[in-house]
Amino acid sequence: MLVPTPFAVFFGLLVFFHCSEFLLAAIFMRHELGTTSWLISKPYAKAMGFAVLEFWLEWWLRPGIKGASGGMGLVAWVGLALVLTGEVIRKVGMVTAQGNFTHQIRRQRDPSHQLVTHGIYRWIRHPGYLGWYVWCIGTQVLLCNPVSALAFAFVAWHFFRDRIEYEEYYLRRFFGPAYDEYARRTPTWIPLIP
Ligand SMILES: C[S@@+](CC[C@H](N)C(=O)[O-])C[C@H]1O[C@@H](n2cnc3c(N)ncnc32)[C@H](O)[C@@H]1O
Repeated sequence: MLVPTPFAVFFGLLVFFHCSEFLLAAIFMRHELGTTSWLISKPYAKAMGFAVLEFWLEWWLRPGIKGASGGMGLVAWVGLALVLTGEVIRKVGMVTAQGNFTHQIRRQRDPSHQLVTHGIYRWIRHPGYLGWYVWCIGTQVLLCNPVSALAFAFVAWHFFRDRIEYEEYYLRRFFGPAYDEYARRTPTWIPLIP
């Protein structure tokens, strides 16, 4: 029987994530479709490159820390659960917001842009960011990468904190008190970002 290794599972999920982002951009964000729709920026590619390097270095030097004899150990299963949870939260957010969800943050009000407060947005203010945050930490737990798991949690947290602040500045300009009221009653669920 073919036993899936954490690295093969990670690689498959990584390919799925980026292909599905491009596909949803092709459906809902045609006006901004391009190479950036794959969501592979230089810093992101470097972070993933570092994670892959960590995985193989530890595999070579200390295979014991990678868990059960090459297969999926308990930690890897927890990581897989996090990746799938994050993927579902993000993609449900994208499908709920449809054309209101853009990969590039809008800085000009588009007449068709509506404030989305229904579905998953009723419970989570930024499902796309919460989902991606959980997803990226999950990928490192899946690989049993202690250094990258901590680094991803720290760096991605700062990235999303700054991005949310910037994005909400424009959302408040576009939607005024309606956005204030929405933000007041709807948490992000990202630690320390109310
Ligand atoms: C990358 S999407 C992320 C959306 C949201 N922050 C999330 O995490 O699900 C960024 C775009 O979504 C728009 N956006 C964010 N929240 C929104 C909402 N509740 N209703 C409508 N548009 C929203 C912003 O104006 C921005 O152009």
